[in-house]
Amino acid sequence: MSILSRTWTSSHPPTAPKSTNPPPVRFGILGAANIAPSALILPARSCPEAEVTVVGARSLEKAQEFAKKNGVAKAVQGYEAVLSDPEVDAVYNPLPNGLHYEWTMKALQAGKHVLLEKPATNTAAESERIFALAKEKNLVVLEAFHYQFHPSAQRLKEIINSGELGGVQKITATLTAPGGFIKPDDIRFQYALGGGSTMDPGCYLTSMSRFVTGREPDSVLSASPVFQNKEQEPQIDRKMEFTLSFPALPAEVEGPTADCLCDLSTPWWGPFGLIPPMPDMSVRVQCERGEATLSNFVMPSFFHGITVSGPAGSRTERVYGWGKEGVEKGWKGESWWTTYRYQLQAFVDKVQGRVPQHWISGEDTVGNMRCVDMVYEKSGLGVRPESAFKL
Ligand SMILES: NC(=O)C1=CN([C@@H]2O[C@H](COP(=O)(O)OP(=O)(O)OC[C@H]3O[C@@H](n4cnc5c(N)ncnc54)[C@H](OP(=O)(O)O)[C@@H]3O)[C@@H](O)[C@H]2O)C=CC1
Ligand SMILES: O=C1OC[C@@H](O)[C@H](O)[C@H]1O
Repeated sequence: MSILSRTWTSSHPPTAPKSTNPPPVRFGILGAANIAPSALILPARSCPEAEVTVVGARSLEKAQEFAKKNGVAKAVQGYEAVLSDPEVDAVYNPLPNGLHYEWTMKALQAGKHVLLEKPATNTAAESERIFALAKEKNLVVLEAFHYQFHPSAQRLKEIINSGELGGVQKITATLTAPGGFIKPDDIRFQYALGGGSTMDPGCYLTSMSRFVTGREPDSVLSASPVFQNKEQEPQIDRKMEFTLSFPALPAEVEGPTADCLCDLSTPWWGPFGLIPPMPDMSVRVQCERGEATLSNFVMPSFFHGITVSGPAGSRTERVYGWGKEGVEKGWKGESWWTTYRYQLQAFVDKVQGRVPQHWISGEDTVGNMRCVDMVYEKSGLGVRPESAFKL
């Protein structure tokens, strides 16, 4: 499929008839968030096992406008109304990071499964409490690290795990966005709402570094913030450069390191700042006998490449679906499926008792939040504020 038809089909997916036995998982959305159409509403359209039944927003008018625009049948005022809706089996929580904990805990108390936006919470301790409650209630919670569900990220990990390139020595992970797209009053720049560059693009880099190494970092060697507006928000990083250090395996002399760079607003350059910087969403894995780089790991369904150079020479792989082996295993997917569509399939499979193709466990989520906490502690900015919500 060409890039044009792939992009067109992912943004205009076919409408699948809904399953009857079992019936689809019915989703309620908390907030008329910008990300909700891409992350859930469009993916649900082509997913027989998912249906979006209701959206709730702080103002009823906003919820109604969002519902009309996105084809959601019901709009309600407030998030409690979503949680008490008997036509909701699972909640999608794309609230500001600082509200993830409170509303995920309330959703679990209300007996709903939760698809929870990244980063799961403000602190590792909050994530631990969420997964303890989910276990007690026998409910599913998934932190929406959508990139991991796409075949391209899994192929990168498979190449590393195959041993073709030898042990991992150094990771370079970057996620930057050109300045001007994220406005100064965005949730990402508000400490009280769990903002910060490390919380937003940065949490992908901690996640990706841990995903590729399969290890938890034992320390953060350095973490240098650039502030968005130091006077107004002295704990908000617009940009963070940090280096993680991972423990060595028994056969290794030294463990790998990960150099990470996240920036919510990369300055434009050239004469009078007229030239926008290209977004960088790449991960490079340098190993004993070669290296592999995955470009655009956040939106790979649009376009990506895995460039591998090692003892067998150099090659570029593009992975838009499962290979023969995956298809034989019954894994679902189409070349136009976005990361979010793959993620939704895994979520509904888990909720309906099937084995998902991939999963992110509670331990994994807690490990990632611990890593984000460690970066903030090393930077001197301090971890994000714990929620005042008590169960
Ligand atoms: N997986 C991915 O690719 C992406 C994930 N995200 C994550 O999704 C979440 C939302 O991001 P995004 O959609 O960009 O954010 P938005 O600002 O568009 O949405 C946040 C929603 O939170 C609600 N809200 C509740 N309280 C507040 C408050 N005090 N201030 C502001 N908003 C409030 C608003 O809902 P209401 O409608 O009720 O007013 C709003 O719609 C974040 O956790 C972010 O990290 C974001 C982008 C991409
Ligand atoms: O989840 C996200 O994906 C890409 C980022 O640039 C964005 O700010 C973030 O919220």
